[in-house]
Amino acid sequence: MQNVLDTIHKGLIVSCQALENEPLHSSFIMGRMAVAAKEGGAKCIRANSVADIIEIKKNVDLPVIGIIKQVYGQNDVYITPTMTEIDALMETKAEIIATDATARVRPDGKSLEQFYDEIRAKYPDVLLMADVSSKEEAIYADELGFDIVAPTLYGYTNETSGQKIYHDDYAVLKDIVQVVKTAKVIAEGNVITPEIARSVLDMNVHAVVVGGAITRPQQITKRFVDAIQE
Ligand SMILES: CC(=O)N[C@H](C=O)[C@@H](O)[C@H](O)[C@H](O)COP(=O)(O)O
Repeated sequence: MQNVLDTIHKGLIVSCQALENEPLHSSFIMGRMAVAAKEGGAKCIRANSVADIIEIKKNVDLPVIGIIKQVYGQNDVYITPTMTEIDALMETKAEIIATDATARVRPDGKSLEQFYDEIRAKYPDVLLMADVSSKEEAIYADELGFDIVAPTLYGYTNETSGQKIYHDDYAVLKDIVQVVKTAKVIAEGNVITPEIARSVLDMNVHAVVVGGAITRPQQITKRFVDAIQE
């Protein structure tokens, strides 16, 4: 268990994800993305869905942070929201499982503590990553016993909409690093340049996740187009 955390220490984790409405939506393509990430030196892959994780694991021997994005009705919690998704991810043998750990009400009405306890009771040894949106949520996830905390959802809740990790001289990340006592802090979300990745690693984080800036060519293209438009 400790080994995986050692393997990813100070390394680059590449998120290989494309939803149904995205141009690269395809498990085959995500598998090849993972190969490219490994060739480039990535230490771990973050991936969404059972099909993508299985395909990625066929292609690379890197550890995987598994999530299942599942929307239930009008509920805002969509990253591994219930035990149904946890059970499915356990079948894939993903080394780490990430879940929404914001203060928002989950689709099944459970509190984060109930959900956490249920996961630990059923799978005591799984490495759990808390995707949070604030310092307060990071403190709570750490106290509950999550192994990893990341500000993945900073900018994606009503309270933080539009915020990005590099705003205010990385205030949210620096705060989280300061208050989290036991869990490893990973930087995730809007790490869009190598310079930002370098900067966050220098802030005493355990590792850094980069997604769209490597694996979503539509985002990369738009950044170029925006830069050349008069
Ligand atoms: C908010 C949300 O749903 N984030 C998702 C979480 O897995 C992914 O869509 C992101 O790509 C990932 O967090 C990496 O971030 P970025 O692509 O910005 O480097």
